[in-house]
Amino acid sequence: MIEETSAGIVIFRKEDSKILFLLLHYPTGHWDFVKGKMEVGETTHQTAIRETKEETGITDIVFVENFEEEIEYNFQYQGELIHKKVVFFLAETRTKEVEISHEHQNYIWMDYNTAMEKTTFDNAKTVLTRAQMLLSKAL
Ligand SMILES: Nc1ncnc2c1ncn2[C@@H]1O[C@H](COP(=O)(O)OP(=O)(O)OP(=O)(O)OP(=O)(O)OC[C@H]2O[C@@H](n3cnc4c(N)ncnc43)[C@H](O)[C@@H]2O)[C@@H](O)[C@H]1O
Repeated sequence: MIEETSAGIVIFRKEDSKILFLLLHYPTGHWDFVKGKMEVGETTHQTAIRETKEETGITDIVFVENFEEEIEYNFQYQGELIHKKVVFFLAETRTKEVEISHEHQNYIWMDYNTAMEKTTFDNAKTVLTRAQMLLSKAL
């Protein structure tokens, strides 16, 4: 089994009194947060910032302290079984227009309830719920 680690960010922005979360449509069909594989020598924060810039063009991110959630899953890629860990942070942006890269098919900003329906995998829904709980205490 091949071990992989990715890092990403649950990105949100405020619109009027609402918090909107950013989801990307991955080419394999799922809707998920911004993330990508770690490169040699990077910290998880550095990977998350780099992938956010590459995949969305967003650079004005402000991290929310005390949020770091890890999920794990297995999948097949080119005949190999991959065990992947993904670390997610939480951060705010003021950017509304997203410039998605060739690695994704679409993006959407959604409030918590609609994002919970749109997010494909249960482990990502758990991350989203933890983000929402922290934000509803902090904001
Ligand atoms: N192992 C590999 N080695 C080298 N290059 C690779 C590679 N895998 C993909 N690539 C290529 O590298 C590029 C992406 O690089 P990155 O952008 O760096 O990678 P990533 O977002 O972390 O993941 P990726 O999009 O690959 O897959 P994901 O885990 O979401 O989704 C992967 C599978 O897991 C499933 N999945 C995703 N999230 C899940 C979750 N939360 N729970 C359970 N299953 C999940 C998906 O349905 C899908 O089947 C792609 O262009 C791709 O062609």
